[in-house]
Amino acid sequence: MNTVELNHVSKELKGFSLKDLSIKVPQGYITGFIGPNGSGKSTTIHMIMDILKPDQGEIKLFDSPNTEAQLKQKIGFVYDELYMYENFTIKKMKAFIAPLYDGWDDQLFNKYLHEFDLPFRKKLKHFSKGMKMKCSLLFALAHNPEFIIMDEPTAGLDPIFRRELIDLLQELMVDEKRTIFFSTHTTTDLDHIADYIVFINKGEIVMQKSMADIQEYFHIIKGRSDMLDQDMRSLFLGVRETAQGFTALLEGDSSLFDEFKNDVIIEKATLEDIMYFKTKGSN
Ligand SMILES: Nc1ncnc2c1ncn2[C@@H]1O[C@H](COP(=O)(O)OP(=O)(O)OP(=O)(O)O)[C@@H](O)[C@H]1O
Repeated sequence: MNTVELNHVSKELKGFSLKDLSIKVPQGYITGFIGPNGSGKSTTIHMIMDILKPDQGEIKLFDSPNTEAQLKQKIGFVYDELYMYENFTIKKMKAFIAPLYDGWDDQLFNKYLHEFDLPFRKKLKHFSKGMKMKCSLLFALAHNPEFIIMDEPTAGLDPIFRRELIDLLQELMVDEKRTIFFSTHTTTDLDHIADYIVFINKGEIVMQKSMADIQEYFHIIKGRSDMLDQDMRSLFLGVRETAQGFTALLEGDSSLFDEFKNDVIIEKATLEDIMYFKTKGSN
């Protein structure tokens, strides 16, 4: 079962378009949504949340059209910016938001309020960027959502809280029905916790795979420039050459390079390597 499904979704904006996006976010797993600046991550998330309408295609949440208002009960949504009244305090916001959710859990709210070290009676306009992000998380999590969708949740967070957040997301997954989908620039956030990756560039899906497949099939090959003939070059998804030699991304079986094993270095590719070569270092 998929918690989210986008089928052939397109959207035309001024000077930018999302083209024929088909995305599946499987239930019970963490899916990371990656891509360079301006590739369309926020726009896609806004369409999933029905803040923006697609021009074409369909979007389903829990197997229903994403336009059904009742679905919001099951979703915790974290924006990259806090769309809340700057003059409100957390106390006032709680009075406003809690009654909207059947699953609101005061105990859970107080637990995260304490864990995130947030002031209950301070106006939001005096919050730092990281505090605003934590506040957004607090309200997203306090109604025990089945689906957590976040746009850049680690942006503006210090490395300590960032790590705590990643741990928290992992803890939330003990509920087997729960699904998490989040965008990030920081691919290291995903290395340990993501089960699936969706990679978007210039409004198009470039890759959609499980982390297990990515770890098994993507390699970085490093060698001397004189080895890099046309045949070898054609095997790579991207190549970067420097005075020291070449570094290239290979998708597929690295045993192809067994005959060169004394002359090349073969390493597992990181998500950052894949993103780099599939955008900048394209062959
Ligand atoms: N409402 C809008 N009207 C016109 N253009 C828009 C609108 N919203 C976004 N865009 C454009 O769509 C493109 C994709 O933006 P989007 O914010 O979705 O990318 P992103 O992948 O989330 O980027 P970042 O990682 O920098 O946050 C950008 O060129 C942006 O200027």
